[in-house]
Amino acid sequence: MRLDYLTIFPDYLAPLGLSLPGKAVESGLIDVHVHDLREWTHDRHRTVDDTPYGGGAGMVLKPEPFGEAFEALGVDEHTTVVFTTPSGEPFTQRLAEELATRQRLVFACGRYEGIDQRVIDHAREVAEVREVSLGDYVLNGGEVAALAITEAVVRLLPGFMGNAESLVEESHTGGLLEYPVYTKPPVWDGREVPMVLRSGDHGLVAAWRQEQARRRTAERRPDLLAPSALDDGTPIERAV
Ligand SMILES: CC(C)N1CCN(Cc2ccc(Cn3ccc4ccc(-c5n[nH]c(N)c5C#N)cc43)cc2)CC1
Repeated sequence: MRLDYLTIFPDYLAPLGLSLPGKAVESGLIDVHVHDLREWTHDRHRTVDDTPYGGGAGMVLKPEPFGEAFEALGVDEHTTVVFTTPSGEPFTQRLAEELATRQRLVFACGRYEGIDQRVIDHAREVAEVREVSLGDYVLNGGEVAALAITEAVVRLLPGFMGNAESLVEESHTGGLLEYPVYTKPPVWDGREVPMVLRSGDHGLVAAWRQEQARRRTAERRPDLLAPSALDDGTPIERAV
């Protein structure tokens, strides 16, 4: 998978060379290219933004640099352009799984009040476009979201996670939150690891973990337990 990032703050994406994505780069599983949007400006001040038509606070990122960048990067029908934006569709594990099937992602990271709408409209004519939000809180730009989405996607690529078993286990959580995990020492801070986890009885361990996951989900995310959330789409036979 090739990943390109368009940003006016390329240093913000330096973490892409570290931890999980770094290993994927070294192994050749992903090919990462961070681009400074100012590369596609031509004035002395390397201008990327201007005041919003219709008035209002702040600045808007100009369309021309993005248009020239898409052209230079060969954005085409084989590319998925991800615009991170507060007004995007919520980023979910399901969307991560979908993006992990793509051969090429180009992240367009906005700043200020956002990117001129015509950039998105143009991109939709030449590539697949997803406008994605990390969540219902306000960031100052799209780079953090691009990093988070990248990590969630790259870890799903076949052959990436050192312990593929953990990916398989994750997919079997049945939509519940993760159970508590423990490691050595058996006692720390006067706190003992639950004996069931040291019993060697895999059946008991599995049951305990399922119960812990359900209890944690009920406490923190009751919405995940709501009937619609657990609905697999099977039509309910209604009494006539
Ligand atoms: C004046 C008044 C009526 N406006 C009303 C609407 N507000 C919306 C607004 C707010 C902040 C920003 C800053 N910003 C620039 C590019 C950019 C990309 C992603 C995100 C972002 N924030 N939160 C997420 N989950 C994101 C993601 N993914 C934020 C970004 C851009 C836009 C702006 C203020």
